[in-house]
Amino acid sequence: MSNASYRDGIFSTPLDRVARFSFDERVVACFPDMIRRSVPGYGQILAMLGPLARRHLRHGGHVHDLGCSLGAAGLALAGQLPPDAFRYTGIDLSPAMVERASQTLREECPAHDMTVIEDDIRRHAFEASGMILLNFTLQFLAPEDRNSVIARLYEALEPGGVLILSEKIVADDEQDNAWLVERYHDFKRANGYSDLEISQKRTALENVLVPDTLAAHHARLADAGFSRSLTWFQYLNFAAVIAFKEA
Ligand SMILES: Nc1ncnc2c1ncn2[C@@H]1O[C@H](C[S@+](CC[C@H]([NH3+])C(=O)[O-])CC(=O)[O-])[C@@H](O)[C@H]1O
Ligand SMILES: O=C(O)C(=O)Cc1ccccc1
Repeated sequence: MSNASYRDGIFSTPLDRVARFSFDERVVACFPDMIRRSVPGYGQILAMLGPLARRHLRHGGHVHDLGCSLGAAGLALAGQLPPDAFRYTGIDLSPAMVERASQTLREECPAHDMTVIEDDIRRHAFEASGMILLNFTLQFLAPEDRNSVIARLYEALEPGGVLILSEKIVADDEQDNAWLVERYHDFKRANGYSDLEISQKRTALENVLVPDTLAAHHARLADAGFSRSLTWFQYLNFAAVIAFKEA
């Protein structure tokens, strides 16, 4: 497959029937543009992964990136840390994503130890890990699958390990939530999306991307055994959390 990247125009023309959003070839072809224009703070979150690994990952530790898409988190880490600092395994369910992520990481960071595997994180047998990334992936799992995945990640983490969880969130208060969603749509408009694109994408994501509250995330992490979790980043209705497994 070619490594070319295109501008996201998937929802730009009126569709008779808006299909459920899926990570197919068309999305893969414009994914870097889509995620940067659609996720407030995406670049800032990736830019912090190196510093977080420097602080919390032992030298040569194993990083798992679940729902790695095109491997952007792996690329960010490889750009910030030397090859002997870490080993990276990305896992994604979409064959189109995995094919392209493998090619990109092979070409862009040949000196680093980077692997990409096609698998379902609801079933994957995780190896021991020092740092697990769930960057905008848990939100795509059915709500009933989320507790068991987080519990298994806790088990896979070594003592002293960390989970970095980034998600679209919903506010507890209905009025606050409506305000955040309106400002999020302003953010998308400012990034060149039309009202039609915003509304058709919203339809496509219904029942596909189901956000939790920050309180629900922290409660789930505590239930799974994490001794501490805190929100270290929020931009509108998008947030990033770090959860610590006791050393
Ligand atoms: N059960 C599953 N198992 C494995 N992968 C899955 C599953 N369900 C969905 N995915 C994968 O999770 C990814 C979510 S995108 C992550 C961005 C990336 N982390 C980034 O830092 O650029 C987020 C977004 O597009 O908003 C897609 O590649 C899916 O194929
Ligand atoms: O675009 C949206 O409306 C989102 O909520 C974020 C997003 C980004 C990329 C794929 C799916 C959802």
